[in-house]
Amino acid sequence: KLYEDIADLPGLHYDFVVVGGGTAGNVVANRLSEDPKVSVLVLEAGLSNEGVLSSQVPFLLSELIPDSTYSWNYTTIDMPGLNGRSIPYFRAFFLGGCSAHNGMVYTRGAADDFNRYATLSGDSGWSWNNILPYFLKSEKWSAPADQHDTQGQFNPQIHGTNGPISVSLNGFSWSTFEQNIIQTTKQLPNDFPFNLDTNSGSPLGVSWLQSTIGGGERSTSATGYLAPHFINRPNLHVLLHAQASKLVNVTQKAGKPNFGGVEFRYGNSLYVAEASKEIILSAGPVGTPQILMNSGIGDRSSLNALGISTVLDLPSVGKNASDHPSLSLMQWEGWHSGTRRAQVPSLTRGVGTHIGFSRLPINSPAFAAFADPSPGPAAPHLELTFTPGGFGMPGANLMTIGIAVVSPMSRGSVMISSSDPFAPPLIDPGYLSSEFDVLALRHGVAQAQHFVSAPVWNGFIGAITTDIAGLSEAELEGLIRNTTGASFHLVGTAGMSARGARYGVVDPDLRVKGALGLSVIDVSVVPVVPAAHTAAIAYAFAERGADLIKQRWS
Ligand SMILES: Cc1cc2nc3c(=O)[nH]c(=O)nc-3n(C[C@H](O)[C@H](O)[C@H](O)COP(=O)(O)OP(=O)(O)OC[C@H]3O[C@@H](n4cnc5c(N)ncnc54)[C@H](O)[C@@H]3O)c2cc1C
Repeated sequence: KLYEDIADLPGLHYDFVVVGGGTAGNVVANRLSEDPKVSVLVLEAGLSNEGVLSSQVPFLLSELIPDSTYSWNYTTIDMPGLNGRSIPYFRAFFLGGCSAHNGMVYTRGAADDFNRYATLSGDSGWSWNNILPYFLKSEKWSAPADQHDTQGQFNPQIHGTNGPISVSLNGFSWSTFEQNIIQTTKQLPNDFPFNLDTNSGSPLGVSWLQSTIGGGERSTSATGYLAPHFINRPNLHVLLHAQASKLVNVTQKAGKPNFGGVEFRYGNSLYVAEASKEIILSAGPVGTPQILMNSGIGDRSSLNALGISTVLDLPSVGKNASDHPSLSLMQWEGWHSGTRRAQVPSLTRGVGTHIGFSRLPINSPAFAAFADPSPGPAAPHLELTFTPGGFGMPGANLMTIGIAVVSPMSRGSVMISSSDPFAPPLIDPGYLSSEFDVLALRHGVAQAQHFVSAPVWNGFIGAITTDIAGLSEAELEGLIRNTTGASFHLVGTAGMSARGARYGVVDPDLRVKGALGLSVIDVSVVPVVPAAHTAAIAYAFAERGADLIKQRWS
């Protein structure tokens, strides 16, 4: 049951307490409460998702994301890699978490990403072959809203049909634009080959975009995993407006701290929710490390400096953050014929119709200075997204090729600045702190120009909106550093490593190293950012994480 008022909550003692009703947290709550003998409480700091039209209607995305009502309203620290700029860093503040306000792009990443996770964690359960069933378990492949013929636009064999999260191809047609993209894969097949399905584990090439949309509506962890028949389970309680501050009720068991309670703020009062079996932190890559550090779990010297006594010395908490730097610089004036524009419904949400992934060439200057950060030869360095409009600006008379480095070398962090558990954390995605990522973006700029050099674009697009042709190398680098923005795909701040490793925050079973009664299940455990937008991986990791919890308590 969903509770808005704590006075209605029947009690504060549960088997499991999940902190954060976001993308991953609701999966965990759903799967654990499948057993009617088990009681589960979800503490969500934010608001209800009920009736939030801008979240339900995909087209309203550009209104939703900047809406301060549904956001934690964070900004990053000043980042040297972005010439000292601080930028907004969106995190959702309502049930469903970022799945309820993200760009809905559905991508899983490269098989090599997951095989690297298996190697780093020493657990083959995280390999591509073993994690794929969890992607399928969370997914319900759905017909697009316009019911168009989707043959040749995806591979039905690699999609789930019974999961809570709807995934579909675009439900609107930008027919001429779409034909041009596909025609480019024919005119420049070596550089931009067509890939039937970007989610096969082999994402290289240009594919039709898939989104977490069903029947024209956004599908989220709240609409899917907390659908009425789940949220009405008597053993599942979800409390809104409940912001966790820290872990309490710490006892010693077998020489290890055992965590038994979560302190949270509701209104102006503090409460404690008790978990007899486990606490699961699912507060996302910003919230989770913050709660850990508030609780004295982190780097001893940093905690000491803030006057927080150390319960567990885990120096990796909040460190090793990785994210995709993103550039929306490459825009061209729209096509000349006004009649063509009038033919197509202006229903794109400004995210695009196709997605492409590519590698840097072997002779790239990036490899002269840096070892290849990608997880393997079939994994991309760059993502290109193709949008008939401005990125995030539906209806604009532009064409945009968005560029992101999906195998970044830069690393950042999420740290606390105060012993006040409610003070905003210091978010540093570390964008462009490594020159590798600048070199990769430069190559992306060249690739975008090459894409529109295919003959099919002749007469279709006009001038580029930012004339980069006359820029020196230094000027282009300056422009990149001045315009790069966030993808919001932060991971790694409570990273998974092998059992016994001297770094990392959680073991391969997602339990916090050296602790009892405490797990982390959200994207903060993903050790390195995958070559993908990260919601699908949040679902898949949470599905397996829930299975691991069930196994140890069965
Ligand atoms: C603007 C934006 C666009 C994006 N676009 C895409 C996209 O198109 N495709 C894609 O795949 N990915 C996208 N992502 C990334 C993706 O959505 C996230 O990586 C993923 O949803 C994170 O899941 P999570 O469960 O780790 O965290 P979240 O979904 O953020 O869940 C964390 C939850 O915990 C709650 N919480 C935090 N702190 C506390 C606390 N102290 N107490 C109680 N509750 C707390 C939060 O309110 C939130 O509900 C985007 C992200 C953003 C922000």
